Amino acid sequence: MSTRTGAVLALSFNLPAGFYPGRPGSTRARPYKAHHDGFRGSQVPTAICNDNSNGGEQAATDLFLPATFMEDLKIVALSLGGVAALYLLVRNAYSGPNLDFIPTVGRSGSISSYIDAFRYVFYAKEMFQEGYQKHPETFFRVPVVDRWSVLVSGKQLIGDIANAREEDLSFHQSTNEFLQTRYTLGRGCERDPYHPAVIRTSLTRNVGHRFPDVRDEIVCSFADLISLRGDEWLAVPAYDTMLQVICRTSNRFFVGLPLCRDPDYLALVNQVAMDVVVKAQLINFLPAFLRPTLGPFISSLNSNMRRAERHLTPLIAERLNKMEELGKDWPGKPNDLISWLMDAAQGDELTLTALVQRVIFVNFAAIRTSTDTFVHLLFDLAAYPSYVQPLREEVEAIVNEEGWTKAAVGKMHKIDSFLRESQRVHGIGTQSLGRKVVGPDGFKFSDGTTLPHGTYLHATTWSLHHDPELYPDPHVFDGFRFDKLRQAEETGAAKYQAVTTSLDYLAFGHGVHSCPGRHMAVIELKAIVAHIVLNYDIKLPNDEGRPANQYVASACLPNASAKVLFRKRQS
Ligand code: HEM
Repeated sequence: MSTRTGAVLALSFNLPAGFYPGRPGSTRARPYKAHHDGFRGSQVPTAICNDNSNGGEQAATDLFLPATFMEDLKIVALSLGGVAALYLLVRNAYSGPNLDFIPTVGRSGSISSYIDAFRYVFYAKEMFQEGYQKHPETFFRVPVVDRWSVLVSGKQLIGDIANAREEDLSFHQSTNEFLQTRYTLGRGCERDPYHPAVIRTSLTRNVGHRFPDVRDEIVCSFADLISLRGDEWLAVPAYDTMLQVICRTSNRFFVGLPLCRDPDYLALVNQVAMDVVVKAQLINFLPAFLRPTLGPFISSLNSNMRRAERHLTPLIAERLNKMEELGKDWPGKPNDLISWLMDAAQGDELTLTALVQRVIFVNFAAIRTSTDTFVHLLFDLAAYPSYVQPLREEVEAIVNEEGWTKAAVGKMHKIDSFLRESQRVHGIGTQSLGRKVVGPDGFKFSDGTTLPHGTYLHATTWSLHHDPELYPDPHVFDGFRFDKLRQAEETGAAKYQAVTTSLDYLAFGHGVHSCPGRHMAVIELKAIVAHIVLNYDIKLPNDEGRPANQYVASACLPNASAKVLFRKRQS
């Protein structure tokens, strides 16, 4: 499935772009290999190309999906698309809160607005920017296919969203509706969102303790996936390769060895990401009363979970038994996501099936977001080579002094700045802080505006990140922008760190629901950058410019077919 097909299905996009399925040129468009041998080092292709050539390609190892499945899905999607457009036209003429008092970008008629709903699929960023400029520090609305979406700008109003209580502005309801969580990821994940707290506490606390594993997996996955000879350059498919590195590394932290290298498990984790978003959109097209009957048939929950159970049952069952025999803190208990989830799970959530679903759910939240972010960064690194040497010097100085630890990576301020700047300029979502008004009387903002019950809203992230009042020369990529600000600041320099969210910087959201996984993500991604600059020279094929982003609905996707040339570091 192409990005665009995925996006057309995901018109009501409400999540970070990493949740989007499918990218042109990604391995998922290729035929499935029955043996799922995706991550084997022996499969790393040997084609090497010379300087300035992109003739040699590293065939990406597999996270394949069946080609027939993809074809079937396209036909189903197109047929359903026609029927759905008609159905939605009728349905929406009669439903939804009255938002006529909010200025519109594009046409506001109940039928003519559909023209802009389709414009939104490919030009959402431009529509947001038009709204941001015409209606600064206030509200505007844009039509998406099945509803109006209200965009909010200005620090004061974004602050209102960030601090709102879940019972007034719900993150979970809007996410659960978008993902149709009950059918695609499981009822427990919908009913009891206890995992963000686990990520925020136990997982984050253990980023340092488990850093040696993360570092080891980075080293091993690069050695397996990018095999270089002499001083020759190798063209590496950036997206597919980094997806595998991040999937392995994150799962080394989540579930450990050997599962984090199991090709079928890794392929499954990635398949779930696609299945959930695509199937959720199909279910979203159905009238509510048909969802309980047809939802389970459309979703791949059962087959995906059966496959996940094959991998995770031995690990989880043993721990459930030990817990029953020896109590919660039995000696030798592994320090990983499964244990942290088991410590927090209550009642029905402390069962085999529920824990399997939760491990997959956390993977769903973690992998695509981190991969998309990292591939954007890799393109920046290859496109602006003058940054490589200072980054190298920083890594060498710190690692020579302290070795490879989380604290050492924490001190890599230049890499941190580079990551934050990459997320500012090429953040994976052009909007964030997706919420639904759930308070019965609507939600009253601090400027006195009340958005009615049932309204869907977001903050205008791309426009905020490119506002010259906040970021001088906002369209210039200045990799050390935040490091310079940090150095100029006598106190409070932490506000420029990649993990720090603020009303000016929404790449990880802000406030009550700001991304709980960002501490893990930032350390992991910085450690990967440090590994690359220390060990490789990189550049773009034929010195082409940075591969263009693909803006689809509110997602900013890195080009998934682009390659980056790697060779062993020469100097
Ligand atoms: C660079 C990588 C990542 C990016 C850009 C990212 C971005 C985001 C954003 C924008 C939100 C919504 C925040 C809001 O609406 O206020 C979010 C929420 C979330 N993220 Fe991340 N994320 C990343 C990595 C991760 C990782 C590694 C994990 C898990 C270990 C994770 C788990 C979650 C969860 C569970 C939520 C929902 C929070 C809640 O329910 O309160 N994310 N993320």
